[in-house]
Amino acid sequence: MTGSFDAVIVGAGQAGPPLAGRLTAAGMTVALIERQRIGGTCVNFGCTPTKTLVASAHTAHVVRRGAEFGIDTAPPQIDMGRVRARMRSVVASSRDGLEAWLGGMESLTLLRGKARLTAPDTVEVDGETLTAPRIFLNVGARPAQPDMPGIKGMPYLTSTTILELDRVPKHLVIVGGSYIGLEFAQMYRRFGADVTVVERGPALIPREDPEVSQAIRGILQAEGIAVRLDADCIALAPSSEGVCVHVSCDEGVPEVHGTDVLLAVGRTPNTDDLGLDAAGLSADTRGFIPVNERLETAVPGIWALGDCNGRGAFTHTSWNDHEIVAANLLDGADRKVSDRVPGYALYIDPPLGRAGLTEAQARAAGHRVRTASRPMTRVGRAVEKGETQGLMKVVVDADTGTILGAAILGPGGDEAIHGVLDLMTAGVPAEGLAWAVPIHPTVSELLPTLIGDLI
Ligand SMILES: Cc1cc2nc3c(=O)[nH]c(=O)nc-3n(C[C@H](O)[C@H](O)[C@H](O)COP(=O)(O)OP(=O)(O)OC[C@H]3O[C@@H](n4cnc5c(N)ncnc54)[C@H](O)[C@@H]3O)c2cc1C
Ligand SMILES: NC(=O)c1ccc[n+]([C@@H]2O[C@H](COP(=O)([O-])OP(=O)(O)OC[C@H]3O[C@@H](n4cnc5c(N)ncnc54)[C@H](O)[C@@H]3O)[C@@H](O)[C@H]2O)c1
Repeated sequence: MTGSFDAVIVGAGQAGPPLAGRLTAAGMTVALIERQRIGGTCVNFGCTPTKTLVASAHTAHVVRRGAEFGIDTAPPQIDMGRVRARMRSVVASSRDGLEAWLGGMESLTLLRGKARLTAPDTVEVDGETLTAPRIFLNVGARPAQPDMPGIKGMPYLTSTTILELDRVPKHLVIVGGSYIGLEFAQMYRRFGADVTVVERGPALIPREDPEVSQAIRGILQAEGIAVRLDADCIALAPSSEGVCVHVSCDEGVPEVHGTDVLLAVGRTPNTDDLGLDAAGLSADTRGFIPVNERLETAVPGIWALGDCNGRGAFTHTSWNDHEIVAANLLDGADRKVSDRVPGYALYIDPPLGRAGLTEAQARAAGHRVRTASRPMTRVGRAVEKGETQGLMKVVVDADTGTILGAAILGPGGDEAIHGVLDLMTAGVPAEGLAWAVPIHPTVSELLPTLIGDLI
């Protein structure tokens, strides 16, 4: 069968479905192809399932801490079967909602199968040939499987397969101390596992400023999570317990024995089997499809959106990619990737909310910076809640007064950071906060105070 459309979209993750919505609403015929599950990583294997698990783990933690607040409770009993059932139900309802939305789009053809480019305007899906003058690649990424010694034949977990567990590992060893590694580390510790995080770099979540990553390490260690940094020459081997992870660190024994190992060492773009060369495209050395500021590839009529273009690795950046492309194509706009202010959160508890540049990034970019910070022990709301770990920090350009970035590691940090993110997006300089009247008692109320120290 052959079909001709105004647009073909490969991948129904975060950018594909809303782009299909914009294009069909503009009167185009669109084919959307998905080889696995509608909603892609975030809905099925990423944000949604992990944040439901984080919520269960948080509940266990609160129950354990009951006595501190004058509430006597029994130690929590973790029923991973029910924890997983709750996760599955939230995921299914999110995916169902998305499928219903797509089902209601007139002039959308949804195809299930694996797509492959065969020419700059042609895609093949399980023997069907689709042509279109516009092709949008939203193929996402999958857990990286590093070529580490001993990995062949060793059973290991990934961020996807760990979601299927209905048991709590006795000792979970996590290789990789960044977003995925740390969110699972704290969650499984709270479910009752012994947890060791093995990170190759000199710090956890190494992109952050040192005081932020040190505070995160402190939070995790205080809950009994073991952390091994500077772990060189990581290798896996079977052991009587289950798995032995060889680590060669400056400190500590050279191997860690666990019952299970989770590899959380980044993600690989799904571009290797996409037929890029047949369309005249090639991926870069890390597998990303190179794009310009408007997310156009080197081949006219082909765009790459979301995790596969290497310009973002979050749900909101993938979603924003569709907004950029749709605005430029349909609204006559000239929107660019560089217009967006980077923001993200790390969902440990308390969460880290981040906006813009770290201090190190700001200095590296040539800014003369001023910074102000305050530990959560000096934030009233955090003290009242008994959640005084962490800190907040803002980075301002000393010459222009522009807010360059901020970090809020503390209660509600993922929400409170939007106060800064929104100001930065609106282009309001730091002094714009001078007369703000923040609500008391909140974590956010300290932002004007911090910024006041700098203007
Ligand atoms: C454990 C985990 C937790 C995360 N938590 C967060 C979070 O809290 N917040 C956040 O912002 N981000 C989070 N992320 C990242 C987020 O999930 C991704 O950035 C986001 O899903 C990227 O969206 P995308 O549309 O680019 O790709 P995807 O969501 O991966 O969608 C791509 C789709 O394309 C399909 N596809 C690929 N190749 C083909 C082909 N040849 N033919 C047909 N279909 C194809 C895939 O099956 C997939 O459905 C998390 C990721 C993980 C793994
Ligand atoms: N809260 C969120 O928004 C969220 C949550 C989970 C995942 N994600 C997304 O998923 C993506 C993948 O996350 P991730 O944590 O797997 O990757 P990452 O790229 O953020 O970090 C990988 C970590 O593994 C370490 N590492 C790499 N190879 C190693 C090795 N051989 N041994 C030991 N350590 C090694 C790196 O130094 C790094 O710290 C991220 O880009 C992130 O955007 C986001």
